[in-house]
Amino acid sequence: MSVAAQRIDVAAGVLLRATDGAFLMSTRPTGKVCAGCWEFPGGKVEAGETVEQAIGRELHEELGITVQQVERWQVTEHDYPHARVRLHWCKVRAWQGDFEMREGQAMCWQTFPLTVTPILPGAYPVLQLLARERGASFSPVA
Ligand SMILES: Nc1nc2c([nH]c(=O)n2[C@@H]2O[C@H](COP(=O)(O)OP(=O)(O)OP(=O)(O)O)[C@@H](O)[C@H]2O)c(=O)[nH]1
Repeated sequence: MSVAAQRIDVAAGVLLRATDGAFLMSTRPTGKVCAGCWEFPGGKVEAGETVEQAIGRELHEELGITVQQVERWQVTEHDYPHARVRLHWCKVRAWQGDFEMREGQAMCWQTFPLTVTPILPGAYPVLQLLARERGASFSPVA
């Protein structure tokens, strides 16, 4: 298999706010592919790391929080021109600490219908699942 064809494992966290079930989305920082697009916080799983460890590390690096509970949820795949990713989605319901946008990103708590755009296409399937769980719908804007 060529390097270009290899899938990159990514851990992404769906932080759920206890009070109203809103979920956190953040923008991709300047300098990354698709900068400014809204996504779920997370990043690549490093060699030797579990998905749970990767979520803990990424959410601490990006948002400054300490994750206390991680629930593996779904696995989806997406092909971009620059990368083929396998996304390991986890629900995160408990964390400690105040949010600090350590990479200069923006963050926003969301419910359906979403108010943020554009959204990273790799997040569409999980937004559709999340919407279905809540009896709502999510349709990506073409
Ligand atoms: N964090 C995150 N990544 C996503 C989502 N959806 C999606 O397709 N991806 C893809 O997953 C990959 C994540 O890589 P990344 O560049 O953010 O990871 P990282 O923070 O470890 O980056 P770096 O080590 O290159 O700085 C990107 O190709 C991104 O396009 C999502 O909702 N959240």
